[in-house]
Amino acid sequence: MRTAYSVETVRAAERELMARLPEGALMQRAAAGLAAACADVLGRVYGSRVVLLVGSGDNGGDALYAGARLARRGAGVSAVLLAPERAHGGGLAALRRAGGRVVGADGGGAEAVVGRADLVVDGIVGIGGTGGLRPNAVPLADAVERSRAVVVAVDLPSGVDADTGEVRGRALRADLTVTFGTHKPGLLVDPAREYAGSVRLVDIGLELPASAELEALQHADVARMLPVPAAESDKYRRGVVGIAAGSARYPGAAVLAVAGALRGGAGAVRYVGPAGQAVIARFPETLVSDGGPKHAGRVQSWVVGPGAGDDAATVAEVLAAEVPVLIDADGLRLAEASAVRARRAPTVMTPHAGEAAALLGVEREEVEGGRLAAVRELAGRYGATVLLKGSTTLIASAGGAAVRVNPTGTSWLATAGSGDVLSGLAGSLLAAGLPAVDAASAAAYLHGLAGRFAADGAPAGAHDVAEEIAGAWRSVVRA
Ligand SMILES: NC(=O)C1=CN([C@@H]2O[C@H](COP(=O)(O)OP(=O)(O)OC[C@H]3O[C@@H](n4cnc5c(N)ncnc54)[C@H](OP(=O)(O)O)[C@@H]3O)[C@@H](O)[C@H]2O)[C@@H](O)CC1
Ligand SMILES: Nc1ncnc2c1ncn2[C@@H]1O[C@H](COP(=O)(O)OP(=O)(O)O)[C@@H](O)[C@H]1O
Ligand SMILES: [K+]
Repeated sequence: MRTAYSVETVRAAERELMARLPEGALMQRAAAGLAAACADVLGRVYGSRVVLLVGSGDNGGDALYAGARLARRGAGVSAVLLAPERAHGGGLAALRRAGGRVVGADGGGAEAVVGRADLVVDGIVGIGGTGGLRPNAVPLADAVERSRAVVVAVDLPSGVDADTGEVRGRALRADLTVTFGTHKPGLLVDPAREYAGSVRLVDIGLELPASAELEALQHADVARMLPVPAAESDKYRRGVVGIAAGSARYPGAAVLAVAGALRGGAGAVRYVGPAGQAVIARFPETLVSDGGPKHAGRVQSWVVGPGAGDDAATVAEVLAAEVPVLIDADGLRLAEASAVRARRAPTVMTPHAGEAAALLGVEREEVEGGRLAAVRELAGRYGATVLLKGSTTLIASAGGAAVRVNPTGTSWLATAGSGDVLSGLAGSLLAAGLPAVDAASAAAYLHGLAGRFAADGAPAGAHDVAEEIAGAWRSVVRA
């Protein structure tokens, strides 16, 4: 499991560690890791041209000490000071001793130096930051974007919010972010994540509490969650998932949700709704009935909503069932909030940003700009596990535990019907007995991998994604 911690927690751990170490030791650890990453990026340090963008705090200090190390190895290092009178004194002295030079931020000289750089080190601001880049950094950011230099961000790309992943204003785009002690939530959540490039974590010895702000599952975590039929299993003991989806207008949503459910570990899939013929034609193993959820026979979980049109009665009937329920798509619009909150069995809701915005009564942009706040708010309001889909998929539970962030997604999944496959898959894992948050996050993990396998660099349809779930499952359990 990878984890990310808030700035407040990082600061507390830093204070605790600093009290036990000689002054400046932590910054030296950070700078050593940063310099090593820069050297890797450069390949050949000697003779390279490195520009440090240095702000007013310790983030700039890290950049200056790392710059000094690179200068000692023969790089030509220039530091652009954005707040000259507040730049880190020790770092500046070290850089000067190593033969580095200082360039003023104003007057165009700095932009020219950036234009000739092989490597730009962004030490403008780190976890002490608020808001986007300040006006005096904007011309430099423009120069960085025009240049061919590789950009390495110190701790965080400057201008992004460490705790939320929000980007309010301009931020610097990095190819690599070298972060210290722990990932920060903003490095894992869009839109900030996109600014970070790849992320390298440097261990500086911070001791962090057990509960993190964010968790990202890895193969081994998912492998432990996935159900395996025991010797004594039969199709009922493995769990039966009911799919109440599709309509005369959207029969395909039912087919795709069933396609996901058949690959999710339940022993049987029941389908109720008007798309029975389409479902059975594609998947003859489905148990199809047309009498509504109550008359479908026993299930261990329900999925309701994909392509459901305006069938509010079916949604209400499913919500009254005392088994785990996953609500997706039209079901999210049709579900009575009070009926969701009144449920005693687990509920999973799987909105995309537009659906989440409608539930929260805000604009879609607000959800996309502040995903963490949105997913937490929805989970709290509905007393449900909420999986917010999109460029970063997040899973929050009502109790306020760590939010899970899915690391496997790919933008190739942005194709009609792939959400239906996900809801079937997650519902099937619920029927197999996984706790709601595990069912949702393991489903997102497998779905993301399946999307990657299905696309493999070229467009794929939702049915291709469903077909790759088995391959994704195998790759996870065999890793
Ligand atoms: N924690 C750790 O374990 C370790 C931390 N280390 C390093 O220290 C870094 C944190 O250093 P820090 O606390 O000095 O803050 P930092 O980010 O440099 O900001 C400084 C000042 O910038 C300003 N400012 C605010 N917003 C801004 C903006 N948008 N654009 C421009 N300026 C802005 C604001 O001052 P203001 O101008 O508002 O008075 C703020 O106080 C951390 O990220 C890591 O690199 C490692 O060395 C070792 C281990
Ligand atoms: N830009 C993106 N990057 C990664 N995944 C994405 C992106 N856009 C959409 N997805 C994923 O694709 C799926 C689309 O689901 P959804 O929006 O419900 O579409 P549909 O209703 O057509 O099935 C979700 O799993 C979502 O997380
Ligand atoms: K930075």
